[in-house]
Amino acid sequence: MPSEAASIIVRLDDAGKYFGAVRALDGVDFAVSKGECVGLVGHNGAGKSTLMQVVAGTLAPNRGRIAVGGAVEENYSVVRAQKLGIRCVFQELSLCPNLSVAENTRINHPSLRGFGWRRRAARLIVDKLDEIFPGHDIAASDVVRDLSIGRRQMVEIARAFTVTTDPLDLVILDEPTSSLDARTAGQLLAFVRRFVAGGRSCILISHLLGEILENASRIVVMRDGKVVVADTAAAFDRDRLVTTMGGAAAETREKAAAQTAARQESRPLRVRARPARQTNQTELVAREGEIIGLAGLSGHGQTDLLIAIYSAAERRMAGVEVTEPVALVAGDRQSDGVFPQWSIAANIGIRSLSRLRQGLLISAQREAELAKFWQDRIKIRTPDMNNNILSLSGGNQQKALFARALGSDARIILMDDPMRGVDIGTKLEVYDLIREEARNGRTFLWYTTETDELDNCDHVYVFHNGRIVADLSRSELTEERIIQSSFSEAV
Ligand SMILES: Nc1ncnc2c1ncn2[C@@H]1O[C@H](COP(=O)(O)OP(=O)(O)OP(=O)(O)O)[C@@H](O)[C@H]1O
Repeated sequence: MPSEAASIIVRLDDAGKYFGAVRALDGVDFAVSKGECVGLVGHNGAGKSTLMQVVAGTLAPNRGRIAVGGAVEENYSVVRAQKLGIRCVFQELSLCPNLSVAENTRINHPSLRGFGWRRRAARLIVDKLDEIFPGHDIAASDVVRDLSIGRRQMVEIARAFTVTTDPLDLVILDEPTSSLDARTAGQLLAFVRRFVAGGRSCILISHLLGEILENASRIVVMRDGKVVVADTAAAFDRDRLVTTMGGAAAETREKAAAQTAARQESRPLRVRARPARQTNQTELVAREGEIIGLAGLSGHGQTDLLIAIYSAAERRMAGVEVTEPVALVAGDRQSDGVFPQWSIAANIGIRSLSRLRQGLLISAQREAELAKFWQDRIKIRTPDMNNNILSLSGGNQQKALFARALGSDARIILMDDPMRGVDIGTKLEVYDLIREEARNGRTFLWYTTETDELDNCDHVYVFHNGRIVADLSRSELTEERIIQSSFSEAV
C-alpha cells in the first residue's frame, strides 16, 4: 500500500493569483492522488480555471508552491507539466483551425516526425477517438475549421489522452461536456471512469452537478478564489453542493412549470419557420410571450433553423416569417459571440447602438449605464465593466452575451444553447428572467442540450436529420420521449 504522500500526483500549497484588483486565487491548497477523479465546482469566476491553469503550468501563480510526484517544482511550465504527465483540456479550444486532425495531434507529440509521421499521427488520434467515442465520424484528414464545435471538442479531448513518449498521469477536463450532446458526453464520462479505475487521475470541472456527483470520487468546492470544502463525493448531494457554492436554493421542476404560461393560440404570431429539409408541412410556430424549445441530438438542424430565422429578420427567406426585431445569443462564444478587442460594456451595448447614440457619437455614459444595469441584474463578476471582455471567466462572458440580447430592443430572442458554462445559481436567475421577459411579451426560441432546461418552455420541437420530427407540449416532456422522438422519422 503506497503512503499517502507517494500516491499524490500534484500538490499546491497556498497558491495565490491576482489580476489587478481581482484575487482569482486567494491561498488555495489543493492535491490530486492517483486513481481519483476530483470534481471541481464553484460559481462563475470562483477561480476554477485559474487554479487548473496553475496546475497545468500555463499560468504562474503570484505566490505558493507546486510539487509534482513529491518534488517541488521551481520553474514549472506547460512543457514541464507535459513531461511530468499532466495535461489539460481547457474551455476555450486550442486546436489550430487550418490544420487537419492528424496535424493538430502532432503538435503535442514532437516525437512524431520523420518518414510516415502523418500516418502514425492519424493512427494515434483515430485509435483514441475510437476508444473514447465509438462510432464517431471524424477522419484524421478532416480540417479542424470544417468540424462542428462538438467534434472539435472530441478531438481536443482525445488528443489529451494520446500517449507517445511522455507519461500520462493526470488529465484536467474543464467543462468537457459543454459542447457535446448527451450520448457523446456519456461516452466521455464512461471513459473517464475507466481511466480512473485503471489508476490514473482526472480533474473534472462542470456546472452540471449531476455529472460531478455521478463521476467524481472527491469533490472540491471553490468560492471567491478559495477552496471552501473538499470531501468525498458520497458526502454530497445536489442541495449541499448548491448551498456550498453559494447559489440560490434549488428550484423544483414544478415551480418552473407553474410559472410558465400555457400555449396561447390567440396571441400574435412572431415566427413561423419550416426547416429547409422538412419534407412534410410541419413548421415551427412561435407566438408573442411564448418560450419555445428546440431539442434533439446536437447538430440535427436546430442551429441552422435559428440562423435562418435570424437572417429572415434582415431579408426575405423562403419558408420563414418573422414579425419583430430579433437578437441571437450564440452558444459558441469563441466564434460567433464576443468581440475580443472590446470592453465588456461595448460588447453589451453593440446591439443597442441607436439607443446609446447622442448626436453622431455613442454616449459613453449611456453605454456605462446599460452595462451597469446588466452587471447588477445577472451578476457579471468584474471590478470594472470597461475591462476587456476576455478578462471575464467563461461563464461571465456568456452572461455578457445574454445582457447584449436582453438589453436590446429585440422582441424575439433566439438562444443557441447559451447556458453552457453558466453556473447553477446564475442559471436559475436567468431562467426566472426569461420567464419574466416572456410574461412581458417577448418570445424566446431556445435550443438546449440540457433536457432540464426544456421545463421552462411552453412547447418543444424535436429535431432529427434537419427536420422537425415531434411537437411536444410541456406535459408530454420527458427525457425518454425526446430521445424516442429524436430517432423517429416524422411527426
Ligand atoms: N486574464 C485575466 N485577466 C483579468 N482577470 C482574469 C483573467 N483570468 C481570470 N480573471 C478573473 O479571475 C477570476 C476567476 O476566473 P476563472 O476563469 O478562474 O473562474 P471560473 O471559476 O473558471 O469561472 P467559470 O465557471 O465562469 O469558467 C474571475 O473574476 C475572472 O474575471
